[in-house]
Amino acid sequence: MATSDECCSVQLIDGDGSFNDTGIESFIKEVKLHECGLSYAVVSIMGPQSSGKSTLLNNLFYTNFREMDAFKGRSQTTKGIWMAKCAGIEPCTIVMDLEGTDGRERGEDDTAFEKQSALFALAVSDIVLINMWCHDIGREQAANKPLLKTVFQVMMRLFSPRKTTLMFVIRDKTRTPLENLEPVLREDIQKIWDSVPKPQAHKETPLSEFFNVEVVALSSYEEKEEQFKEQVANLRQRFNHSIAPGGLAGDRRGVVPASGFSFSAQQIWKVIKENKDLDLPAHKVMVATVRCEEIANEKFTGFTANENWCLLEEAVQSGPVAGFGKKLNSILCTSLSEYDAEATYFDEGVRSAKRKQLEEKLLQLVQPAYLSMLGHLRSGTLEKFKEAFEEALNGGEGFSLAARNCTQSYMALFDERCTDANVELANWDCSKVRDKLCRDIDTHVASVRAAKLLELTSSYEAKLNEALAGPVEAFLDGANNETWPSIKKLLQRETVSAVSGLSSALSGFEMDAKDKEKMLTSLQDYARGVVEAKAREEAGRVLIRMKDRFSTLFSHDSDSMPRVWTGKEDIRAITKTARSASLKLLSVMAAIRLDDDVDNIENTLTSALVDTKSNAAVADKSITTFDPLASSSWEQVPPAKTLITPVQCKSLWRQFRAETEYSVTQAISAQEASRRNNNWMPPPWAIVALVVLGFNEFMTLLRNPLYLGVLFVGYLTVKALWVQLNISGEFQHGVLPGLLSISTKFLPTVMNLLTKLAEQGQSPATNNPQTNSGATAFKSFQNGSSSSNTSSSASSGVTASGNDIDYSSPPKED
Ligand SMILES: Nc1nc2c(ncn2[C@@H]2O[C@H](COP(=O)(O)OP(=O)(O)OP(=O)(O)O)[C@@H](O)[C@H]2O)c(=O)[nH]1
Repeated sequence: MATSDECCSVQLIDGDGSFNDTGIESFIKEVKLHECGLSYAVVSIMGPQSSGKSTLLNNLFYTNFREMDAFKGRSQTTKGIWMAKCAGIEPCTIVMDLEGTDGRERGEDDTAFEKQSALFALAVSDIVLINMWCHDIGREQAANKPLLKTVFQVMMRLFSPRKTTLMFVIRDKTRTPLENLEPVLREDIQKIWDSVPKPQAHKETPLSEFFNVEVVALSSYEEKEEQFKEQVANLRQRFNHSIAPGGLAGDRRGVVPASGFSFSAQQIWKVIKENKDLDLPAHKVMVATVRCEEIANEKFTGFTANENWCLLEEAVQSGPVAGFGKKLNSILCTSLSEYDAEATYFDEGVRSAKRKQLEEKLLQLVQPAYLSMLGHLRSGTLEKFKEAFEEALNGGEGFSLAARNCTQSYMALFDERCTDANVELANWDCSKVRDKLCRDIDTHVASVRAAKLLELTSSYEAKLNEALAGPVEAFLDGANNETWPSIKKLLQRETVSAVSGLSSALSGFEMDAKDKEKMLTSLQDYARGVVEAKAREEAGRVLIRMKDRFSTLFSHDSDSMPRVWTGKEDIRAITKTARSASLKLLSVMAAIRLDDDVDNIENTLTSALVDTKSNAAVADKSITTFDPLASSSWEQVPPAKTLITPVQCKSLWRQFRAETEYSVTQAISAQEASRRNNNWMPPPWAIVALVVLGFNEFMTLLRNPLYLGVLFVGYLTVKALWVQLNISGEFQHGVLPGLLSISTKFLPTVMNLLTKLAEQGQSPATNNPQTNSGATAFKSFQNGSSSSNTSSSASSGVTASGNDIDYSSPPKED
């Protein structure tokens, strides 16, 4: 059995009307009222001072309100409003002990504590006990009359008041049975109700509309304690399960959830103190709003500190989290469920609105984590797509097919992972991130495609370059009538091969026919461009080529052996042939002939540069003729195909001739020298004349051993000179070193010989005229050789200094 020891009480409102908000908070916590939801009841007691209210409550609910000490006389003990929890009554029942009324009518002062506390009790209580002495029933001046009047008056100030149970507790009942007392009491109550001024809306409203009136009578606690306690125990039974349907509590329309009781009571008292009308429905909404908001804030704060959420948030910063959506959804749902559980008894409209706000706040809080998750999924999927795409391409899969397959499978993977990351509660739209991924994949595919196409075309271009550049150079080097047809054939063959190769390589790209055609045409153009560029490059070296060709033909015989000018060669013919070949090269190099167009470049060049008659005519200034090379373009050849213009040809030819002229001159000189060498013996008549006329000198020489020695030395000298000439092959260049060599080798010997001879002959020979004639002969040989050389070089018949050489007249022989 419950006892008053289990009870705790608190002064809710003190005698000055101050609300003890901290006291009530700790009281509610202590009695765990906030956990009760709507399952609680509030009972108040009001009545005259010292009418045994506290005594009744303590006996009825096992509370421990302070009671007056009977031996100290009757004086006020309860100040303000006290609150305690009834012990042993289900559901949780809170009882309020109000300060007793003083038994006097205090006029219409609405600010009086008596009225305020009565209104407060009516606003928050389900059952209001009105304590009254039995002897006051039916009395005109009864002490409870002003109290009832007050109750009914303040009740009118409640908008939509709840239907409260008014239980009249008759104390110190007499022998008069309750059955007789009750009608009298009800009549009194009705009279008071009727006398209370009512607003228009409630003029005709019966008392029963607002109150359930109950009447109980108790024996005197002081005189018949046993009976009193027995009756109280019976009464106590009625307070058990008072809120059940048909129970003692009223309709409980205005009941606020237990967690909002403290705030609600505080606000009601505040309104009452401000002497304002109390709109209970509005108050209920207000309490619901405040409490729901408080609960929502608590849940939000709790969520931010939730360990699971903190771990999840941290994990998603560094990478994707498997089962992200489910995990987050579960944490969110837990918070919302807690909110629902706590806010469930508050006004539904308010509760839902606040729940929505809480949900929005929570989703707003977690959305960045979700976006991070999507970001990871997007970047991860893109990276994996890149790898898979590269692998597929390396595996030989067609480009477009690989791109399509990889895109499909990785977009499906992304969708799957997005579903995993989806927070059911939020059901956020991830289409923007999906679109971004699509765009990223498309961009990557496009860039790889461009790179692959470039790689392909570059490889075919490189192949073409390799296949064309070298052969074209070789063809142009050996320029002849077949050069351009051969180049054309080569170009066609290589182009067809490259185009077909590229075409089949492009099949995997599933290209638009137009684009493919464009690429193939571009490759064809490239091939042609290679040939043209090579031709232009070679045209830039045409002079060297011409000189090479000239040199090859001029300096080599038909067996490609270096030519030795013996004097029997026809230098004119050889020169002409070599120059014709060079001119041929010039004509071949003058224009690109990859099309079937015919031109007359060769004829023009031949007639303008080689043809003897034409040249003679041009040389003859008196005859005015049209120069076919005085033009910057060829007839029938478009400028784009021109490699060397007519004017350039003319200039090149002039330069070519000037630069090859020296070779011809050298050849002629060599030929002259060769001829001279072959005809060194004087004519027979000269020999006969020499013998006849020089017989005496000859004999003198033979008779004198000194002369003979001088002659011998002279012979040796001449012989050495001759040998030297033959070795050098060039008279002008070889004579000086020959002489030096001779003088170095033979002069000491000669001098030694002469010294010995002089010694032997004791110097008669130094004054001998024959000796002088021998020296003269030596000198004359030297001069003769010299003059012979001079005349040989002067008599070549070729003017080396001139650029224009007339090859129509043969070089003059000496
Ligand atoms: N005659 C009579 N006296 C009673 C009864 N119950 C209590 N008393 C006495 O009345 C006196 C006042 O009792 P309380 O319970 O303090 O009365 P109260 O109404 O709470 O007093 P306040 O809080 O000061 O208004 C005490 O001396 C009680 O012994 C009763 O049933 N009959």
